[in-house]
Amino acid sequence: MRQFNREFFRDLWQISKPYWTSSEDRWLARGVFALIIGLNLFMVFISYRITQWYAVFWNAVQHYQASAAWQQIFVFFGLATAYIIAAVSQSFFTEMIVIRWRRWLTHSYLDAWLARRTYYHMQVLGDGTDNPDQRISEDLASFTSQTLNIVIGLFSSVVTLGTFIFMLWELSAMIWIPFHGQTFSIPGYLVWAALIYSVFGTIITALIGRPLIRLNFMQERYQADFRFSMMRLRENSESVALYGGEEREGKHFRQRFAEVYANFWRIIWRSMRLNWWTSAYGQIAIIFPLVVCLPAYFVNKEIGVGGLQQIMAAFAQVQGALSFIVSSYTTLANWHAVVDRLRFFRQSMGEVHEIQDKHYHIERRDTPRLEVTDLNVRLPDGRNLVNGLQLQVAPSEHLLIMGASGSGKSTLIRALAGIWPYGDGAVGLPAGERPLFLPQRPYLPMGTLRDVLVYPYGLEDSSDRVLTEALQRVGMGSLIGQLEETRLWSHTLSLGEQQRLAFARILLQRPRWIFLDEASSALDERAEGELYRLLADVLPASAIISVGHRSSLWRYHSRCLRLLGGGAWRLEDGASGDEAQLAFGHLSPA
Ligand SMILES: Nc1ncnc2c1ncn2[C@@H]1O[C@H](COP(=O)(O)OP(=O)(O)OP(=O)(O)O)[C@@H](O)[C@H]1O
Repeated sequence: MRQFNREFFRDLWQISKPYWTSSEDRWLARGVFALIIGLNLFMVFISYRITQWYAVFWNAVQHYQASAAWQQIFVFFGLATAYIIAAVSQSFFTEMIVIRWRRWLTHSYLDAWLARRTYYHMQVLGDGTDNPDQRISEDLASFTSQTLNIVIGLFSSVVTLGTFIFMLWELSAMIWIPFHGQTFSIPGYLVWAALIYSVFGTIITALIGRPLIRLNFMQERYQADFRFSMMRLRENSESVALYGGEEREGKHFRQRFAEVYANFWRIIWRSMRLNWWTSAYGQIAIIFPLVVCLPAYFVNKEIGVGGLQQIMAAFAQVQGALSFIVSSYTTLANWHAVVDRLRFFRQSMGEVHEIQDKHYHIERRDTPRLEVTDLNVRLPDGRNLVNGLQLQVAPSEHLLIMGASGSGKSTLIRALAGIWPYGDGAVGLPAGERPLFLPQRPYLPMGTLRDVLVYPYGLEDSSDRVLTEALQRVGMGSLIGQLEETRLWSHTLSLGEQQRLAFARILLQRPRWIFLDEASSALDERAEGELYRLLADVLPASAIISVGHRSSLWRYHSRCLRLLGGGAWRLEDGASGDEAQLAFGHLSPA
């Protein structure tokens, strides 16, 4: 695991820079940040005044000056009130920037993840990034709040240090160290003592706490993997239940959780060691300044209780500031882990884009019909699935793609859709038209049935009448009246019903180019036939390119592209003209 080195700060800057230098929020963010810094300076000033107050107050107490002591009590109220107002405001403004920065970063990461179908390619390419959802939902939240709090904390420490070192240096002049019956003074004695104490503490803490960086990183990953494995069960609950796979799933969950458990123990042990040290360090810090100046107190009677109190307060400020890293080591370790994960995520998205740039050689053209020229479709390992495909499909033509399982039919459809990166050649379609690609398992988004039907672009006319008619036509009349109902549709509807809904979408969106990848495979032949006839009936000018295994599909297509394996292919004329006529002959008029 890397340290807080140049590379880390470069990553940090790369993630932070856009918001602070080029976002629309930058001026507000900078203004509020300046305000936070101002409030911080004010708080350090008040702390300085309070430290001086100690001397005045305790000297008044020591010399039994009641009115002066009471007066100082009022002074303290004033100082404390000012400090509280500044501290609360500082915290409010910090939170304000944290949430605004997080909103901006979240939008920007979401855009990058969705752009150029990165989310899909990260999965297809077997990219190593674990749980992108967690990177966006949790890591960005931690990143913004930790970064601001650490930066502000660091600033505050430096200013406190600057202020109180000066005071402590002056106070050091009062310290006369008795030695063999004589006394002598060391310039800046108290400053050196605070410095040695803090540096020693910081080094020991760093040594003990360093492994926590990696352990925290791994913990996040194990937790996310554990959660994800259960999410998969939820999504595939029916299949698992039918297979009776509970035991296997249970074993898998336990394995995943065992990783969480084992790593957590490592964190506990390591944290315990760190806690031993930081607690001892914190306790000794209370007594250390006393030990350092008590001998002088008894020799130099001028110091007084007030002087001693002031020294202790100033020493505590200096030591606290110097020990910023000590007290926040765990935060720093977490922060490092968060920055690392975000860097990996950004890097992976970048790599996907690079692969896209390197491998996307399939040219997209604007042609009046579907024109495939010299298309080679490959696998990531270079194997050819389709070699030099030449194909033209006119609007209103119906083409069937067949071939043995694994011959590359779905991959060819992906290449035609422009989401498969490996290959070259050209694919032409009329520009400005939105072809519709339907997979075997249609995606039904979360939301109302209306949302499901108009997914993804919405419709010009999404009135109840239009949606109801489409439902009726695809044989889903039973859902009429549930348009505003929100359900997990993909869980409650059978695959065949889901496929019918997908056909309803086609009727509603009326695309001119329809690609169906085994989109009716869950329906019986009769229902499949009805839906194909419906499409031909309602959308006679649309081209249909289907992938399917059933020979019965032949009837609804005029040509067939057969993938023969190893890149070979053959174009066949469809069912005999008579048969096709027969199939379409009994369509009811539009
Ligand atoms: N992301 C991927 N990485 C590597 N190989 C892949 C990837 N996607 C698909 N393949 C391989 O490409 C080949 C063709 O897959 P494809 O899904 O296109 O076949 P298919 O003809 O549609 O099969 P089926 O009829 O079973 O649906 C298969 O051998 C498959 O394992």
